[in-house]
Amino acid sequence: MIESRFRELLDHSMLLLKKKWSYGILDDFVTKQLPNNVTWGLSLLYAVENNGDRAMSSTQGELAHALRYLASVVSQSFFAFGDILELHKKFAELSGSINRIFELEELLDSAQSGDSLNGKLSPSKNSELYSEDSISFVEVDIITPAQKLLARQLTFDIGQGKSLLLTGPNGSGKSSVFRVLRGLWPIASGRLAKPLQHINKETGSGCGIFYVPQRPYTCLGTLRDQIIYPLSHDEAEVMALKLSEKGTQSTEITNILDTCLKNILENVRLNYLLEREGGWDANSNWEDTLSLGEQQRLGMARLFFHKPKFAILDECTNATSVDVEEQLYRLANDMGITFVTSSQRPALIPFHSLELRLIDGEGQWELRSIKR
Ligand SMILES: Nc1ncnc2c1ncn2[C@@H]1O[C@H](COP(=O)(O)OP(=O)(O)OP(=O)(O)O)[C@@H](O)[C@H]1O
Repeated sequence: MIESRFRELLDHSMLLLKKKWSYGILDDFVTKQLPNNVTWGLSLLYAVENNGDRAMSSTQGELAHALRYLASVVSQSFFAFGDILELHKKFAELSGSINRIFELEELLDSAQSGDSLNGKLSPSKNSELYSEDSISFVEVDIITPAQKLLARQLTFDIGQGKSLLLTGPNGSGKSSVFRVLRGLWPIASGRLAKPLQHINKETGSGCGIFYVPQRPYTCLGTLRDQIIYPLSHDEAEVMALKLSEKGTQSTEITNILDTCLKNILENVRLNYLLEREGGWDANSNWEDTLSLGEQQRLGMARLFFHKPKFAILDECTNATSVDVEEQLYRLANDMGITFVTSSQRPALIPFHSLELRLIDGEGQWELRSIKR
């Protein structure tokens, strides 16, 4: 069975090679050899028809110029013809890419509608539950796609106001716990309950969980877009209007949004960006313009704008100085955001109520409470 399939594959590859070979010869002939021959042919025809009259009346330079002109016109025409021959290749490549985009769209649609794709991509429905005010893991095994067990029967419960610090050596599985929490990795066993992630665009109320990853990201767009992402400008304006205190006199909604964003930018100590970049509508390649620390502070600004109940902070401030980091955490605390932090910095311990330590990346873990 395997041998016959292998032979089929081999025959197909041979056929493909032969076709490529003959196509290469044809292509070479059309674009390289044929133009020369046609040029000479045309020159000869012209010379024969005019009995060499022009050769009598023109200088050698003029004749060479005319020949060069003819050669370039003919070869350009053949190149154009060669391009037409190439078109089918480009169409084939394009259709392959379009197919992939459609497949991706289908996968995204089914992931959004909660369908299980062969039971692999999304966790089973009874292993992931909704909980409004807490995140809880009940006997969840954290397993990599390569089937390595990182944490066995992980069990903890984070209520509002009880932030958790996740520690452990490099590669012990801290980010992997977040991947499971985020739904990127399926839950092999146990149960996970968490609030919904989505932002209520109509009421403008903040989301349940907001993730700030280890590697900061920027989006295409203005300085304003960097903070309101993933909301559009209009959605952010509605959200800012709802968040602003009642009785606000300002008639300009955009002003409310920009004032709110300016406060946030001051809090993360990035207010100088407004002046330096030329205002909220400044457009730039932010990934190149901003330093890593600035991008991380921008990530925190995004978090403060969305003001979620829970923030998942995966070493997302490790490029900022300790005093800035402490200020960011103090601020998150004051805003009533409960955070689950992965960090190696002892300075962050006082901001948390619980510590979950992944001991060896082989399944062992321990949970302890932190005295504040
Ligand atoms: N997609 C993947 N497929 C297979 N193994 C993976 C995958 N992603 C991570 N791992 C492995 O899982 C283990 C835990 O990785 P993880 O990123 O969770 O570690 P970490 O504790 O966050 O490390 P660090 O402190 O360096 O950020 C590592 O050994 C890593 O190589």
